[in-house]
Amino acid sequence: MASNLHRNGAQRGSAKFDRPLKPRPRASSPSPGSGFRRPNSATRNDAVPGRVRVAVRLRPRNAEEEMADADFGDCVELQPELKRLKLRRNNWDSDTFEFDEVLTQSASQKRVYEVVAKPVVESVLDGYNGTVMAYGQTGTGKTFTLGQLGEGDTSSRGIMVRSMEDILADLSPATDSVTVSYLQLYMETLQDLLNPANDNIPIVEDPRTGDVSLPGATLVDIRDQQSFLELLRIGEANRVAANTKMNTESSRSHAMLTVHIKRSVVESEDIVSTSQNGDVSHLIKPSKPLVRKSKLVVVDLAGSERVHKSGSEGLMLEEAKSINLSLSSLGKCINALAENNAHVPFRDSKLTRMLRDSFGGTARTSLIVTIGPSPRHRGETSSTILFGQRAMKVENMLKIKEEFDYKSLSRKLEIQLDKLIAENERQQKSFEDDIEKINLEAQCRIMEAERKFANEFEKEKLKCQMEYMGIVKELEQKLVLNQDRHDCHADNGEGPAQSSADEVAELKMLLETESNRRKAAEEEVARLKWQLEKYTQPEEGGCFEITKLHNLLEDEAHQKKKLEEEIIILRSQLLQSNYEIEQMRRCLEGGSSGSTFSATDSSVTQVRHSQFKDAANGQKSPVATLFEQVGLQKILSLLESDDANVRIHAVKVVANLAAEEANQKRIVEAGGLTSLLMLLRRYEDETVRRVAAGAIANLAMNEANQELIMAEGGITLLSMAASDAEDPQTLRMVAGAIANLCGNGRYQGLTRNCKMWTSRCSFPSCTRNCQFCKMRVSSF
Ligand SMILES: Nc1ncnc2c1ncn2[C@@H]1O[C@H](COP(=O)(O)OP(=O)(O)OP(=O)(O)O)[C@@H](O)[C@H]1O
Repeated sequence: MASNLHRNGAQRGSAKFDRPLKPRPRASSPSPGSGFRRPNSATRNDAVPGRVRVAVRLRPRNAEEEMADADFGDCVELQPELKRLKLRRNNWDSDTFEFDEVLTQSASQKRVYEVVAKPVVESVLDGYNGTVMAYGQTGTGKTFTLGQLGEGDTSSRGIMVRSMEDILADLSPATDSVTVSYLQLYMETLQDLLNPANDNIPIVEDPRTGDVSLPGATLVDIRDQQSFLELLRIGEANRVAANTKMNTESSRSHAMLTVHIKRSVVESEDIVSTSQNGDVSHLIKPSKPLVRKSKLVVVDLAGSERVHKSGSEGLMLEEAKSINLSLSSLGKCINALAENNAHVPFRDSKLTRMLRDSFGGTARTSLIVTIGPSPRHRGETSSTILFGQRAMKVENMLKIKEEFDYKSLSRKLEIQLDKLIAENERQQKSFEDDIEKINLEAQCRIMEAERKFANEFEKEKLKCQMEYMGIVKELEQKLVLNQDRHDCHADNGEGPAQSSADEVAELKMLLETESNRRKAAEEEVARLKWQLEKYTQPEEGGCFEITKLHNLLEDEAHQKKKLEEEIIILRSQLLQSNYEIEQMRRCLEGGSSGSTFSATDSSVTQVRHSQFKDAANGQKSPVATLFEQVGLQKILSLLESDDANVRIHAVKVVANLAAEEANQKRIVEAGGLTSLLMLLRRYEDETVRRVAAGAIANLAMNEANQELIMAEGGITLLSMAASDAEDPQTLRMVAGAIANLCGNGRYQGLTRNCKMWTSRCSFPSCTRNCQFCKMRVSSF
């Protein structure tokens, strides 16, 4: 909490009511933040003395006095311009008293408010506590001065109503608040005038600050003057009053109206200068929200009375005693304070406990003492005047109470947070919109790419299919034609040499064309792949589409593989037919010098004469061409194809290649021998086993290969193939392989013991009496 102070101004005993040193902001332009000034921060923690200001007000003679005192003059003579009051002792002598303000019987309610209460109200609006209190004999006009509502006549409005008017005009409803409580102290009981059932309100004093609070009192928010007037009416109705000889409407209680004010204050921005290496820079410290809490207490004391004059008895007597007792306590405290006594008996009564802050505390206090003119009450008037005189000696220490406004700060931060959240949401929305836009664009591009790709792909596929179908058809026709020619030549005993050569040349051309087309197709696929990558690269969101395209590509590759396999089959068929034509041609020429083990060989011999022989004449054989165009590795890989048809053709091609000595080393190095043995071991198809055995037989002519065959269990596999064989041709091939192995003396013992000879061979010269062998194997 920060305290602030405001110099009250006037000197002790000054005849003038002091006013705030600084001008107040105009009520017409209240500004909670900026219009509310704060004193220099250098004096913030100090308090300044502020003497209790006292004004005296004389009531005009009432009807009773007009009659009773008709022959007498007033007991007081006022000199308002000198702020003096003369109290007559007798006709020739008087005592003179000075007050801060002297208000004659003709002083208007407005003037009374402006000189007595307005300075206090302004101080309260500046953040100080303030008290306006009326003290005087019963019936002298305390309630008239403070509590007149002025309903019939607005000029008669008392201090309470006028104070609230000024307060409401000065505050900002948006940031400031006004709450009111209204209590009465009746016979030492503190009762809520706004809720009379609440009649045991405790008085709590803060031992540290001396602040007095009345927890439990009803606090009503005041938004406008009407609601305040309504509240005063309720309080008035609940206040205890009685008809006494002195006053038909005598208040029998002390009434206390407390107006609590909370104002938001924005501390001015401090400019801090810093110096680094002679460079001076100015930093502006951000303002921090503060709240000032102040209260205006308006106390309408019950009137002092001489019971023998007021004629009180019974309850009224008790009330009068209680009133006088509490007023006497107040007087004692005022005396003690006026004389600067160390002890002030505040605790003697509830009234003095409640007014602790107003006398000797931190409040700015203004006391109006009311007197009557009647010489019959001179004693009471004198007593009132002396009370006022002593009160003028009481010095208060005025302080502003400021607190850090956590509520306001939290409100500010909440508003800031709301703004940030809104901004963040706006940005998020715009970001999402952008993403959606990009996604849409990407999807359009992907769809376009897909469409293009599908079109291209479809076209290309159709083209390839047409081409391949054409080629296949062409080859089939060629085959049929060749077959017919072959049959025809065989029947006529004519040499088909020339026509076969033409056919071969034509087929070679077809093959080349086919190869070129395949290359072109591969290039097209590669181009499409590249295009697809290009389309899909910029968009990560197109994963699904990419996967789809990948799958299409894979399908395409698979198709291509199948087509390639088909080409190889066709080639091998072509090769086969060429070879047969060649064989036929040689037979017809009668110049055949022997044969070797080939896929279609019908004789078994160790003498190898290759169809590749044509190479010696500078002309490549179809097999050699195939070998070059397709590649050995590719051919060998087809041995493991899932398609049985492909496997058969592949093994035939390998067997034909193996018939040429020059290829044998390459076949073995490329793993061909192992693949052939694997075919013996794995495949149940007898044709495959037969052709594989033929190929092995050719490879077994080489000594190095013989060792390899033996090492890989070839002899066992061959014997197993022989034992499972149904077709004598298979046995012949196996026998040929074994015969070639037997050429190597190291393995003769092994081959002789093989199962084939002991159980199956029926060759006439076979000493082993084989059952199925129908041929002569020279090594036997
Ligand atoms: N300045 C004034 N001008 C005209 N009439 C006044 C003035 N002061 C008081 N009166 C009238 O005097 C009568 C008594 O006034 P009021 O009730 O205010 O006295 P009081 O001091 O409050 O008395 P109590 O202490 O018994 O409550 C009322 O009728 C009131 O209208």
